[in-house]
Amino acid sequence: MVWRNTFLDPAQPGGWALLYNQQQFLADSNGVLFPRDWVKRQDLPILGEQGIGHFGDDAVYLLQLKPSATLEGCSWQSLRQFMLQGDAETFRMLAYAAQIGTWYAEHRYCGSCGTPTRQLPGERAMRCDSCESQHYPRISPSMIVLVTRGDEILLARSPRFVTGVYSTLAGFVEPGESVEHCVAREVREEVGVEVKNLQYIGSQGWPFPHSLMLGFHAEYASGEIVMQEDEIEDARWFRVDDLPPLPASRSIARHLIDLYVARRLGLPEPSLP
Ligand SMILES: NC(=O)C1=CN([C@@H]2O[C@H](COP(=O)(O)OP(=O)(O)OC[C@H]3O[C@@H](n4cnc5c(N)ncnc54)[C@H](O)[C@@H]3O)[C@@H](O)[C@H]2O)C=CC1
Ligand SMILES: [Mg+2]
Ligand SMILES: [Zn+2]
Repeated sequence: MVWRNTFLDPAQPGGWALLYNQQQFLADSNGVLFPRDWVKRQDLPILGEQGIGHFGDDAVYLLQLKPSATLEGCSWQSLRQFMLQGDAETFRMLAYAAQIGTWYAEHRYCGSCGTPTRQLPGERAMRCDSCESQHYPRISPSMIVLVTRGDEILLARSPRFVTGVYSTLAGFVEPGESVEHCVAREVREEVGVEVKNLQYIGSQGWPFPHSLMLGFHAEYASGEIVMQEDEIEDARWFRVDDLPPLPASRSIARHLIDLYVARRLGLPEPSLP
């Protein structure tokens, strides 16, 4: 089943409903999609509703619930769980839904004047009629880079990672800088190393909560590893044939590593997740 996001008018009846709050979806043994007209007859605290796209031929709507919402036989399941275990199209749908949900939850009032906003018909935007301003879903560009030195790659651990896992370096692009500048700055800040010969590999939308990852390979140029306090717990060079536990296979972090390893070892190249 293929997921395609589109703008659907929530005034239309029918379709499926996703029940969402704060990076979680209500699910039962059949999954996350519930008959929408049935859902509306339940006594659920609905904050808002968006028509977000089609899963196969079926219309899908996102119902934003209060955190207190419960439905018999259902439990809240995290988006991260679906990233780790769900099928690819379901994860794509939930990733989009979660970002629309986050944006809606954060723009119910105007950030300039505090007036309640309203959903614009026909467009994915929240409008403040008092300021005449519109607020679209927010995306945060971030770079992610694998630093390489021949048969070695530089991987690091954040204190937030699962025990033992090492990954590539990542960070948010700051206002006014280019992505290339961001790569050099973040690598310098996090591990004290200079890089050269950046190669853009590809991108990935990352819904935790709204990053767009721009992925690179970069060659080591100079410097010794100096770890950034608080952000980096450990950083070191690993040989491509002797790697630690790595991030989830659906992440671009993993792709950057797998791709480089495949190139060094002469194996078939993986495709972008
Ligand atoms: N898909 C993938 O393979 C991976 C994705 N990521 C994502 O990359 C992003 C950046 O990675 P980090 O190393 O955590 O970033 P980072 O190195 O810039 O540091 C994180 C810090 O940035 C600040 N921050 C939070 N949200 C921000 C925003 N929207 N704009 C600017 N600063 C913000 C906070 O102080 C936070 O503690 C995150 O969204 C993370 O989930 C990170 C690694 C792998
Ligand atoms: Mg970082
Ligand atoms: Zn306003």
